Amino acid sequence: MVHQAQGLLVQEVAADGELPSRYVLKEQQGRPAAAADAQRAAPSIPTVDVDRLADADAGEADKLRSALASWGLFAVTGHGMTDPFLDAILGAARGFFHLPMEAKQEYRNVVDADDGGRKFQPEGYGVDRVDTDEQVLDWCDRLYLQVRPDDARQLRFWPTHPSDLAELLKEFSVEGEKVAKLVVTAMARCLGFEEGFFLDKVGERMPSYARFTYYPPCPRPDLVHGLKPHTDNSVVTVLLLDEQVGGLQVLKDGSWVDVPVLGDGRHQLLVVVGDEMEITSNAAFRAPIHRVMAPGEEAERVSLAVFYQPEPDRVLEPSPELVDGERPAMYKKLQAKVFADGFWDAFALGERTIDFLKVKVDAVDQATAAVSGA
Ligand SMILES: O=C(O)CCC(=O)C(=O)O
Ligand SMILES: [Fe+2]
Repeated sequence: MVHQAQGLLVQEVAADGELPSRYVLKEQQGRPAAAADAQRAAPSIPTVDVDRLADADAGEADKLRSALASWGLFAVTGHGMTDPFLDAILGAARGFFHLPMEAKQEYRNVVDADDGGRKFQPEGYGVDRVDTDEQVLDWCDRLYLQVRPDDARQLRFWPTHPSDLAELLKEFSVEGEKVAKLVVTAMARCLGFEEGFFLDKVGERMPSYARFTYYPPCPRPDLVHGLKPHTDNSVVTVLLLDEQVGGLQVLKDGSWVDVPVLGDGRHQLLVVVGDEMEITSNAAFRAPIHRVMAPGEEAERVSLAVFYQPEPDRVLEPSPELVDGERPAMYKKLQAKVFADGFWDAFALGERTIDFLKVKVDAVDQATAAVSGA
């Protein structure tokens, strides 16, 4: 059974110019406007040159260490993807979302179920999962696709229009994977480990999922979440932002901080630390909570996130090398697939997967482990 609101695309709601109550946050639910003042004097986000990281440049490694410690995300340069290429992929994404609704129907994420009804499934085009009447819905539609490994692609969800979208996405995910691996390698070095330390644990094959998100014009961006506060379901995420319309905010030291657009048509590419890295590193690196504000009435916004995940059969746990009496394991062991699947349940509730699946070791357990040397 699928919730009746599952079938409603935000793009269609936006076309009516109304703001139905399903999208409106209650005052105590952290409306975006309430945080607006806190960001004014905020410092700009750090930048790391991944090309220099690849050369094991010590100064760049220091920048990475500091970016990870204070932000958990950073802008990347030296990734080799050109502005025209990044422009083309976001352009193709806009082209897809602007297709007539009939043309997008065949990629819908609500499909026929075995019981004769309809069911939601993560891949495809539509809105995020709706479980209950109480759930406040985000002001965005998305297209979600598994990109790697190649043989796991469900091509029936891959749009054939715009005709270059699929090829551009494949190329982006390959280039993004290089960035992700360089960063994960450098993160191992930051902690004094061999380069393959994290990659060996999560698996070289790193399945990846792409999420194109479309935020339609919104009559009251102060009352809704474009995308609700969350941490990512990934080891690391490579995130390409709309080059004209801002909206991404990261929670830093208790305040929401804007990630600004660069201007002049330049494209901002970010790396975001995800939950699976937080667990594997025993919180040496933390996944930042971030959200997106909906655009105003005159604007729309697109983004492309590619989530690089651990191989599903891997055990997800704090690396034993990062656990000792002084720093006991902060998370319980579980299968990577269980964690990745739990993300969808948690996200619908607006919770972190780590909290929803009760992966955190509580203080009492930690004290016992420290005493027993476990
Ligand atoms: O649209 C954005 O800028 C961010 C999207 C995001 O956080 C995500 O897809 O996980
Ligand atoms: Fe995210």
